Amino acid sequence: MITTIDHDHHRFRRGILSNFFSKKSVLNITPLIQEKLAILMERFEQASQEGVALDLTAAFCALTGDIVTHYTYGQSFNSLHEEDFKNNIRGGILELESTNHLNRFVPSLIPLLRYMPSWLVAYFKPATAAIMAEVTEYSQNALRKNSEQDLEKSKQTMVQALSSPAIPADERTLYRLQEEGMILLSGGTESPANALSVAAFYLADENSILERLRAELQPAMCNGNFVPLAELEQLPYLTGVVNEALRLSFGLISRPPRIAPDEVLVYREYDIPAGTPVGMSSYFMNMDPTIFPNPESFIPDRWILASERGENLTRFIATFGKGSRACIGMNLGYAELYFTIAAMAHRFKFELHETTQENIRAVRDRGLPFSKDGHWRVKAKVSKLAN
Ligand code: HEM
Repeated sequence: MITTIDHDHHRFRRGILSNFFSKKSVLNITPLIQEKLAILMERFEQASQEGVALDLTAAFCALTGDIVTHYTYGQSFNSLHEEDFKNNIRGGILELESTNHLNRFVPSLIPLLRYMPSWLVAYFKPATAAIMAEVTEYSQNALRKNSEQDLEKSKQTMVQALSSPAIPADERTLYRLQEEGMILLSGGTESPANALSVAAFYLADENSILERLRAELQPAMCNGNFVPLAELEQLPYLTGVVNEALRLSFGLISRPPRIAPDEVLVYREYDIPAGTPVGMSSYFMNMDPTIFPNPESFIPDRWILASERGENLTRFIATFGKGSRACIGMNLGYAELYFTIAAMAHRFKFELHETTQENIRAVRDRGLPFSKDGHWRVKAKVSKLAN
C-alpha cells in the first residue's frame, strides 16, 4: 500500500487492513504479544545466568518480527528461538538499506529484483531472497486456501483478508500479496525495534531513569500479575520513556514524498502549487529545539511537565508520519513499546557492551536512521533484578 500513488487507490488498499490495527484489534492480540514477550524475557534470563552480552537490537527485531509474522500469516517465523535472533526480515531490510540512495533516485531497481532469477538475488542479497521466498510461499498458500473458504473465515489473518474472495480479483494477485507482505513485515519489525533499542540504551546508560521507572512500575507489577495496556498507559513516567524512545528513533528518517493534487499548500510566505511533490524528514520535527529544548537528550520528564501545562506534545512527534498515509501499525507499535519497556525495566538491568550513544545517533539517512558505522545496534549484558 505504501507505494500506491493514487490517493483513492491507496485508501482502498489500506481499508482492507485498517481493522486489524484498530485499538480494539490490538487489545485482542494482547495474548500474542505477551506470549512472544515471555520468550524474550526467558532469553534475557538465560543471558543473565550465562553472563553473556546480547545484541538487544537483534533481540527486539526478533520480538517484533515474530509478532508481525504471526499476525500476518497466523504463524511466527520464530526468530526469538534462533541462537543469535537471526531474522531474515531484518537481514533483508539491512541489505536493501545498503543501496537506499540508489533505490531512491533509480526507483525501478527494486521492482527489477522481482524479475531476477532467485539464484541471482540470493547471490547479491541472500536475506532478501530468503524472506521473499518465505513471503511467496505463505502468499501462495493463502490464495489457494482462500478460494475454498467462506468469507468469514477469510478475515482471520491479514493475508487471508488480502486474499479474500470479497476483494476484486486484480487486487488479490500473488504480486499484491508479496508486496503487502514485505511492507507489513518490514514496517512491523525494524522501526519498533529501533525505538526499543533507544529505550534500552538510556535505561542502561542513566541509572536514575531505570530507578524512576522501576519505582513507578513496582505497585502494579510487584505481584507478577499481568498489567493491562490501559493501566500501563496511565503511568506518566513510563509514557515519558515511550515518547522519548519514539522521538529519538525517528521511524523512517527519509523525506516521504507527498503531493496535494488539487490544493495550493501554504508554508510561511510560500504558496506551493497543487501537484508539487513536497517532503520533510521526521528528524527536523523531532529535534526542533523550540518544541523539545535540549533535543539530543532523553528526558522523559518533558512529557510530564507538558501535560501538567495542558500541552499535547505528541502531536509534534513525526515518528509515525502524519495524515492518511501515516503508519497503519501505530497502535500495535505503542502496545509493543509499553509492554516490552515495562517488562524489561521491572525485571532486568543492562550494562552496555561495546555500545556508546554513537551507535544510536542518527547521522545518515538510509530510509531508517543510520549511525556513522551503519545500522543501529545496542549490545548489553543483562542481569536479573530482585523484585
Ligand atoms: C514504533 C513503531 C513504528 C514506527 C515508528 C513506524 C513508522 C512508520 C512510518 C514513519 C511510516 C510511513 C509514514 C508515512 O509515509 O508518512 C509507516 C508506515 C507503515 N507502517 Fe509503521 N511504524 C511502526 C510500527 C509498525 C507496525 C507494528 C506495523 C505492523 C505491520 C507497521 C506497518 C506499517 C505499514 C503497513 C505502513 C504503510 C502505511 C500506508 O502506506 O498507508 N508499522 N510506519
